[in-house]
Amino acid sequence: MTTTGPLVLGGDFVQDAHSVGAKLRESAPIRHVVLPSGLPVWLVTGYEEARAVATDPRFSSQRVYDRMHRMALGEDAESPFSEDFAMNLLNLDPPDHTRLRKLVAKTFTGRAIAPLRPRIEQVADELLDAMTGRDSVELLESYAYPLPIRVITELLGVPFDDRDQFTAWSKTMVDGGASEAAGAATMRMAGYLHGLIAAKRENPEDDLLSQLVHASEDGDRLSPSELIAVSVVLLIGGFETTVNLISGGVFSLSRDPGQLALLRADRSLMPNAIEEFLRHETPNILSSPRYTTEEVEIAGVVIPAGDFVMVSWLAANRDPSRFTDPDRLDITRPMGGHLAFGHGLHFCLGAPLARLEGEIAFGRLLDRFADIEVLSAVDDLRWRDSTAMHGLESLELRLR
Ligand code: HEM
Repeated sequence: MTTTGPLVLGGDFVQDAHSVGAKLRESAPIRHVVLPSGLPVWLVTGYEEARAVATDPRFSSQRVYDRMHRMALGEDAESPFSEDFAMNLLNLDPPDHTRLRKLVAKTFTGRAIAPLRPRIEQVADELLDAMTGRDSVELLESYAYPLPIRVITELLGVPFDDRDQFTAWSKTMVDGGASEAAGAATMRMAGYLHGLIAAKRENPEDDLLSQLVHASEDGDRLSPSELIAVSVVLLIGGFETTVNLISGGVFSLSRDPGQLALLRADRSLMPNAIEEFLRHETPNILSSPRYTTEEVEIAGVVIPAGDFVMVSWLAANRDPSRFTDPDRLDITRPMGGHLAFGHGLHFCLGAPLARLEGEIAFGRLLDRFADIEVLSAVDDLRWRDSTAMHGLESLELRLR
């Protein structure tokens, strides 16, 4: 691999993410690449460089998705994307970001999330009941998807019966980049949320969407478009990644029986184990995009003004300059410092909820089954065809 000229990345960036990430990092912790979608970006794979980019205001998120769409579709093309998503937290810098984030942040503190524990345990148990006594179980469809979907829909107050619709739109939006199909999915999702929010305005219920609608009316703080933008990040952020935490963690444990036995023997290791699963099979390959507001020199690389920059959380989390023997799963590793929830201003708002769901999902799974065996051949496993997400498409298990 040379360090001159943009490197065109292929499908192995997704299917063999760790090897490709390590090769890129070894060649240069920041380098110019063309993503499999065709988007040219400066890709950050080194740990220190990732933290530096995530905290430096010269790397901006302000309206970054509009820029990306314009680049993909042409300056004069009419955008197929919903304008309602513009005030999405990952598309904003301060002061817009500060204002919107403050408004939703109080709902997602550890203290606000803790009372959800019994309900999440109940949902996990119901799903595990349905998985018990079967010859084989596909983990994604039986457990890893339905658990976080049920939690986030109940929390927000989205009718559970609508889940197939919005999960399909969400998948197209997350995997589809700047495509027409992704644009059309944003339109449908926005239309759906407009209807739902209008219903909550009429008949407020005991859920987060009703609270957000209320907040906007009392203090005149959230516009209808802002409400849509906030709801959509919570809805999508709330399940797409947690699915990957559950499936990635089961996959990591199943390949390391010693670590699985250790966790069974000492459940006090669970919070640490969750952090290690997040580091080891990081649920997001790439950050949301940023662009340089001026020419920036970083790690000996000069990035021109206006170029796109993305961080590979996945590669940074296996940087040997930060983590000893980074490819090894070690649930006793001193924790802290992984970048699976991002870093800086955009640090994941849902981290306390994701951690709670993870602890319950793994705790209940181990309580229920003494033996977890992967039936899928490792060479046949497919990762979701997305540069945003690092998640298995399916994982066939025998549980006893
Ligand atoms: C294991 C599960 C999760 C992972 C790995 C994860 C990961 C991330 C990452 C890496 C970012 C930063 C993106 C960037 O800087 O470009 C982020 C932001 C965000 N996440 Fe999560 N997330 C998870 C679960 C959740 C949940 C459950 C929710 C909500 C219910 C959520 C809501 C958000 C929101 C709203 C942001 C945007 C914050 C901002 O821009 O200020 N996430 N997440």
